[in-house]
Amino acid sequence: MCRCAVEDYIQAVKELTCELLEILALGLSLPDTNVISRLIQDVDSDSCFRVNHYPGVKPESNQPKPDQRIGFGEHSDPQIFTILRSNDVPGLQISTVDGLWIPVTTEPTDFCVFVGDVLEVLTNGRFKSVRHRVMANKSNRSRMSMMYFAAPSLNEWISPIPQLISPGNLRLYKSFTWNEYKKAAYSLRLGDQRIDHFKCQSTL
Ligand SMILES: O=C(O)CCC(=O)C(=O)O
Ligand SMILES: [Fe+2]
Repeated sequence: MCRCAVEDYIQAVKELTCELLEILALGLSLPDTNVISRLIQDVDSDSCFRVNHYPGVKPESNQPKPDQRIGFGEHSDPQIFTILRSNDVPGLQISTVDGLWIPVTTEPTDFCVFVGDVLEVLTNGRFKSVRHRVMANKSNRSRMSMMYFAAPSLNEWISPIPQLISPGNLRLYKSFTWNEYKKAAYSLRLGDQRIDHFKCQSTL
């Protein structure tokens, strides 16, 4: 992939993210539909792009059975939104609230969208960040995935959007900067419920 193609992809996926976030704000009846997308359009946005490679498993390999091998451990993405694309090699799974793992089958033309922890906080829990993991693939083909993680700027304050707080929907999360959340997230284990550390005392 040449640098230019990557830059074009990031720009296109950033625009897609902003459009989705504006539709989401509309769906929540927020008076300002750019209230979330603005965080990503910020010139200092901490959004990033990553490519993952999970090597195929050789049939004669004496490694644990692919079914039991974790390629990327269970976690939720700390950012606002993740836009993922991968080749057609399976492995990605998402967890239901009951802890059941559901395989996500992706085609190279599909976009998979994950709600991240910051979006859960901004929407005061109306949208839940999704726990996901990648199992080692069962074929001898490699899995390739690419993720765009949409994030605010490091010094942006994150707190539940006031219109989403009411006597019937009490405030669930404290205010923090994205930098504070990132530091906390990376000091905890990948699988920890990192968002729980930012819940208001009254909701614990
Ligand atoms: O590689 C994948 O399919 C998902 C990776 C992932 O969840 C992540 O990088 O946060
Ligand atoms: Fe992830």
